[in-house]
Amino acid sequence: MISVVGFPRIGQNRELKKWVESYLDKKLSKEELIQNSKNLKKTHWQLQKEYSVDLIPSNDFSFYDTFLDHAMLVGSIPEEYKAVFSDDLELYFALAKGYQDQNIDLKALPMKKWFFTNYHYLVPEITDNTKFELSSTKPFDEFVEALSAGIKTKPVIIGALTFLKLSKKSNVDIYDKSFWEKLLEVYIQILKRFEELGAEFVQIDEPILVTDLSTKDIEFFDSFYRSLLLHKGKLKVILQTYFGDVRDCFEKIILLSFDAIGLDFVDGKFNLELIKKFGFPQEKFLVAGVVNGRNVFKNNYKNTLELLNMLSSFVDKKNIVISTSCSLLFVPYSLKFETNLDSNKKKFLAFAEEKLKELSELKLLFSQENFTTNNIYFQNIQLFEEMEKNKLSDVSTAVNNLTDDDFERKPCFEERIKLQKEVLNLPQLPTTTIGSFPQTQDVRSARSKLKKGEITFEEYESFIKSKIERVIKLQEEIGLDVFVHGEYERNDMVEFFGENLEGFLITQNGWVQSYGTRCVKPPIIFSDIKRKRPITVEYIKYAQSLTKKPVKGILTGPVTILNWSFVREDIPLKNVAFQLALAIKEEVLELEREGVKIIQIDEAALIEKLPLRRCQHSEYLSWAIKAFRLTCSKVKPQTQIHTHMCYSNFDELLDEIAKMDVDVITFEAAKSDFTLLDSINKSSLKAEVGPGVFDVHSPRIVSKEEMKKLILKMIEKVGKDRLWVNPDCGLKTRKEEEVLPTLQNMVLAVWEVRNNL
Ligand code: MET
Ligand SMILES: [Zn+2]
Repeated sequence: MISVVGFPRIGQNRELKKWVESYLDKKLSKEELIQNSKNLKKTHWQLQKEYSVDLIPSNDFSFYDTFLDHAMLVGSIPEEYKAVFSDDLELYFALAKGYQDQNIDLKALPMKKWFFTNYHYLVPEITDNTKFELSSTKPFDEFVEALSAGIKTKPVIIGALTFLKLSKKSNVDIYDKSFWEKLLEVYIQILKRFEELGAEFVQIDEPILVTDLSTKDIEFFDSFYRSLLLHKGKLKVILQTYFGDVRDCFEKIILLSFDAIGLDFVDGKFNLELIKKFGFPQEKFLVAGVVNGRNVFKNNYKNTLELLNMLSSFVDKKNIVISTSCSLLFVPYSLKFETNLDSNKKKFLAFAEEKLKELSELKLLFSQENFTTNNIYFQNIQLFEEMEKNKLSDVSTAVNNLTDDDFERKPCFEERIKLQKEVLNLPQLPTTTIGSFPQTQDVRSARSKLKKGEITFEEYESFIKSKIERVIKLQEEIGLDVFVHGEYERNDMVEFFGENLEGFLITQNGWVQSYGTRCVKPPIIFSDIKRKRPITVEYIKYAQSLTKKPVKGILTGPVTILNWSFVREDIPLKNVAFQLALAIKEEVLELEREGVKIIQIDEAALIEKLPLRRCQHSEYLSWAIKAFRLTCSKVKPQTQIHTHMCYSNFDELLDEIAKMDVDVITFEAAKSDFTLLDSINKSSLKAEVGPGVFDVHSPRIVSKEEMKKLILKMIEKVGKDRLWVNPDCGLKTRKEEEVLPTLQNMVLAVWEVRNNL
């Protein structure tokens, strides 16, 4: 059999994004949105059927986020939201994006990164008031939809442990049986309903099992599922894990009466060892995740068939299900739109649709005794031989010649910050933004005209300059202290650098969902990386020429470029990171030579890719932090180095972040109850800090009073001398009418606070 853990839902041309956005702008009715989405889902199911996928997922679709869908399903939604909306979809989007009218002001749920991916999920809150009850019909409706299209799907739901652990909890002990019994009831009802509807398989996703588990977690898992599985009736229940290995609980989970266990053999190489050591129950299916759901390179059939054959000495061959390693949500839809990619490079790639083909080819080969004589197999072998021949120069000479001194910034922070204060002469609580300003329609249309050749590069440049002039003026009017140039030249903070550095492939339509309706188009790192020319210098210089206030030079850091690109699997990440770092370093030094006094090197994704298991942290951090340090170790002490980080759990990592040795760090914090500020106090971090005072992902206009309160609280926690005031991330996804008033309120709030210092 073949299984797909999940399929991209945004549509091959990001149709869903456009529909949801028009619905939110009141340009598309609820009925139209629902009907369009039904058609889209059907297309995706049918496509999978064409490639003879046996276990086709449903309920992997979502208007915004499947974690929020699940919170709605089990009824874990705050009462104050429920009270306001009679319409479920309005309630749903209020939770996703916040809601404001004359009388009501509701915040959006906070967002966090989904494990080590760049997908963000919405974080529900579970309190002692949460009453779990079956509260939506979405998964059942989707199952019936597919059924009426002639496809019996495998519904996917998020498992209880993953749901509870990734939600925010207040005043509850999730391990207390009297607390979770209610949730168990809901899961029982869900299974019953699927059985009634005639489902054969149900997939329960428990990716949390690949993280470090406590005894309590394992005990909870064991008793919860022991009880739940008593009610599975005729259903076959798949326990699906992904993103790593299940070393902490393998022995336990194989004893439970799941009918199938899904293991990731791409990110969880150790799963094979677990099977070798403990065996695998004869009566169960093994859903073998062998086709990488997180990268765009072709599958190596030789390696995969070796693995499958190895597995077949522990598991009956007919019980081995060939599967994606995780949902295909993390790769673009199809290569068929990539008409501009060099065919010599394109042949090494596989997006979601091509991965469906790989699954069916692997199934065929696995069923044949003499697969090595099959032409499909032979061609794949040849391809990988060719890939091997044009391998990157494993460690390029420059990387090879690095010494300890290349990673060391001198003098120490205390001496640097003194010099910087003299040069910059900023007021207390300096105000700034993170870099990007709203990417208005005119910016997007100019970029698309440039792409189509309808305007010249000179015309495009002069348009960008006019946007810079305007944003400088806006910042003057608002009264900010440290300016930005607005990042109008960047389609995306990573893709832009990919386009301007040598070594990357840029796709036309390689969109991947990042959160809600937001998609990114990660570039593909294919060969050695070099800086061909200055990348940002002209824009920053121009912005600085228009004002006396300091303008920050803003660059994307090497680890973030690496983590938000697709990277070849045959060279160590560390080497690619150092190559990127050397390229960014050249840009940093050129900005400095041009008189830029503050340089911000964004590392939004440095923490995101932290390995899920603690025992692997130090290896990753050691090279990731070194790569960052390499970019700015040789700047003058007077040049102030900032970094920006967002949407991860930093609390326990501050001592590591301190090793980046920056002068100022801005990050997301307002939504996480300031635990981060307490952690900062306890950590060895010396840098000045700018915890975001408003959530840029919500269109909500934040009042001066609300921010003033926050700022006072922040001063209480970290003191007035090391505090910056700024939003929690870039403003590019917002509309000007949303952010300009909020920025104005932010500055006014700071002025009032300053007056009373
Ligand atoms: C996701 S972090 C974004 C940082 C970038 N400088 C911006 O303002 O958009
Ligand atoms: Zn950010």
